Amino acid sequence: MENIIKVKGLTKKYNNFLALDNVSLEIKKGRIYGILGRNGAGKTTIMKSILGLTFPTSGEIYIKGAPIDYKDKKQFFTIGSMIETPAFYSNLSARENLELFALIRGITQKNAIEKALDIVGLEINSNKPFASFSMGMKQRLGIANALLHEPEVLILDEPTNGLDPMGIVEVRNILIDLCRDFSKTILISSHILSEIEKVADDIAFIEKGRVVEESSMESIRSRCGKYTSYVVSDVYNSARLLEENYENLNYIVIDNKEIRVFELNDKTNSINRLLINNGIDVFQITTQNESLEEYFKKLTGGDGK
Ligand SMILES: Nc1ncnc2c1ncn2[C@@H]1O[C@H](COP(=O)(O)OP(=O)(O)OP(=O)(O)O)[C@@H](O)[C@H]1O
Repeated sequence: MENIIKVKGLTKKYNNFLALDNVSLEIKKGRIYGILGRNGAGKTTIMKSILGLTFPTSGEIYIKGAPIDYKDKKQFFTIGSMIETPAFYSNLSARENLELFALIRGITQKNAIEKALDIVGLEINSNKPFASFSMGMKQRLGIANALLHEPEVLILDEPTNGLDPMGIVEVRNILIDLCRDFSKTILISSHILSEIEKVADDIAFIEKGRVVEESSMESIRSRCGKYTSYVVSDVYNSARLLEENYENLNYIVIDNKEIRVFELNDKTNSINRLLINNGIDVFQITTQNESLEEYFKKLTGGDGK
């Protein structure tokens, strides 16, 4: 599949602070790419680097196969963006705001404003001033503004930040429609896994400026394996017994009661017998599917927030 944006070995230092460390991403045409990471992980810095709003310390960025040239502003016509909360004139309506931005940006296509507002579901004839918009409407106007020049790619930084549940669903549906019906490629960021997983086709998980994992959601889901959970009287000795009796067994200790074993072949009976024969009480055995949250928690060894 064709890459529309490629980032290779991107590094960004602020004085001695390494905000991005050798980040590589491949954003494929016609798909939604989600950057997932905690606050401060480096998501905005990646987006700003692609947009020429900040300059990387080293690394390469390609837009439609051509190396990015920060002096050649035409390259950026390919992209529409919304970084941080969109700023609009509070006394103007959605249409009036977009008319102003279209004028400033030299956009002359006749129905550009109508089309953009229609896509995001805002009334073209409404006189409602921006000041009285809900957060969701503000965010949707921001997306419409990014769409005005009909870019192939949209870069949206935390587009669902601060929205109520209905607002989140609305933005999510707009993104899916843009991708499916208007063939846009979309790069979005979020610190909330459940939001990214519902829209993204591909995902990069960023932690402290590094890509911990880049993969398609399909592949991640298929890797979220089955596990068997053992609630036992002594996790420490249970773990020791597993180590001694099984080679390369994939397991984790959850807390002082539970061990999870990820297994391809069913070893439940033999593990149960091993534990009981060694004087360990097994209170409960259940087989479950690992959630995405658990999958990412394992990747970072952290609390998964
Ligand atoms: N202009 C700057 N000068 C110094 N440090 C910066 C600057 N911009 C960002 N940083 C630092 O770089 C790191 C990455 O910031 P970035 O904004 O890319 O993170 P983020 O993942 O987008 O998080 P958030 O969701 O909080 O914006 C943070 O530790 C931030 O404090």
